[in-house]
Amino acid sequence: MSSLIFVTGNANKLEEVKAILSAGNTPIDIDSKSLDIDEIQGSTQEVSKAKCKRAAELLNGPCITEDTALCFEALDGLPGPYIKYFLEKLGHEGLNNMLVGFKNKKAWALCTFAYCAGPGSEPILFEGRTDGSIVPARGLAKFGWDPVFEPTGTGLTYAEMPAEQKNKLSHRYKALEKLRVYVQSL
Ligand SMILES: O=c1nc[nH]c2c1ncn2[C@H]1C[C@H](O)[C@@H](COP(=O)(O)OP(=O)(O)OP(=O)(O)O)O1
Ligand SMILES: [Mg+2]
Repeated sequence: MSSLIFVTGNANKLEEVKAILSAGNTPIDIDSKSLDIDEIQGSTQEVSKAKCKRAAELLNGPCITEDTALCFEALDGLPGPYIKYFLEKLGHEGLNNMLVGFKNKKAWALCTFAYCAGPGSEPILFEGRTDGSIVPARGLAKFGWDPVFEPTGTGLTYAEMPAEQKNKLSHRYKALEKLRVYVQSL
């Protein structure tokens, strides 16, 4: 199989996924479908599986979905899969303010791709994690929380990096590498 339908409502995700996959030596073709699927509460794995199952039902065929969590160490991994709502309500400054009472600003970005073979099939998950810390916003505010996440050892926020740099060390890149291996074996 060389072509996959990626169900997402997020154009920035889609752009990165296409860039990462086309930079690899075994390109995988991505068709996209913009559907906004309800997301349940639960662990990142539960949220991902439920979303991909639903997407495969709606498409009546195989598909992939992706969920991104941003986990604060001081908060035992929260906001995690709920980062979208925290970002919408609090903004970059509010995310920093959540950690005002803590010395520990460490965080990790977690990407979970899910592949579902079709309605009724159990989705398979592929996770990628990048460690870093939460910092006051720096760089272009183009994509989500990119300006407040600084991957360890880079001195730059995701938002300050050229796309090629982010796409070589990101949570999304690491998860896609695993998905790529799996898809090639199909
Ligand atoms: O690399 C990233 N750099 C910065 N921000 C990011 C990144 N990746 C996701 N994000 C944001 C988008 C959303 O505010 C939340 C994840 O929520 P999440 O449900 O996975 O994404 P979404 O609802 O926008 O798209 P989808 O239709 O694929 O579920 O973190
Ligand atoms: Mg979503």
